[in-house]
Amino acid sequence: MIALAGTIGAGKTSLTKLLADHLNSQAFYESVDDNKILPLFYKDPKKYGFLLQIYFLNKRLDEIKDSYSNDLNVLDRSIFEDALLFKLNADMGRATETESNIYSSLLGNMMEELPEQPHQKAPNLLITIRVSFETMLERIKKRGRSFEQIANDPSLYSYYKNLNERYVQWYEDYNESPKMVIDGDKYDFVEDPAAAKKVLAMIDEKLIELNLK
Ligand SMILES: Nc1ncnc2c1ncn2[C@@H]1O[C@H](COP(=O)(O)OP(=O)(O)OP(=O)(O)O)[C@@H](O)[C@H]1O
Repeated sequence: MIALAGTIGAGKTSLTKLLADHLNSQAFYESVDDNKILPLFYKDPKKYGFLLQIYFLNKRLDEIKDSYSNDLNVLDRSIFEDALLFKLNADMGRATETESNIYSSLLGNMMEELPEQPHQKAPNLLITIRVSFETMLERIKKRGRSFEQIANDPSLYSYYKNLNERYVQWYEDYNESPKMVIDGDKYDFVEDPAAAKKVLAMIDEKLIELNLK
């Protein structure tokens, strides 16, 4: 399968739909609106940080298993990014050392590849959408989910800034599968059909190089 990656508001959900339609494959989304824990987490991250991560791990593994059947199915977020978000939260004191250790061990256990399994769990390709901090803030504001708004909670500014910065190193270090970056500032694939065409062509080229298309 193909997994999308990128910071909050990068455009993962939109590109997932665009790409799955283009490839005639299935899109797998994690619904934010149905997530009962997320608003609780934003209100009290220390209390709900660990629970939220366990919730996400569980959901992502479900998605991975459901999307197995086709190498071109598209997931709107990779499981490996959750570890980045959890690490950021742990570094901010929102998880204990024991919670961090249990999380890492659980993730390793869940993602361990077994010789007799029908398909690898790691994606065939990871596509990261990179956007500047300014774009990230604009998109979060434009989308308007109340619990994500800096206007309601000014401490989110540094959380978002830190997260956006960490994505750069995260992508450099990522080695679970082939990978590519899309410049989300340069190519506004949501508003501009020409940019969308260009992005799909770049992805097609990569898929052909990997013998997936
Ligand atoms: N592992 C995680 N830990 C903490 N918060 C998370 C985690 N995964 C997602 N979130 C939160 O869930 C919400 C949705 O995040 P996500 O980036 O997946 O979707 P999105 O913002 O709709 O992105 P896009 O615009 O790229 O589709 C955000 O508020 C984000 O902070």
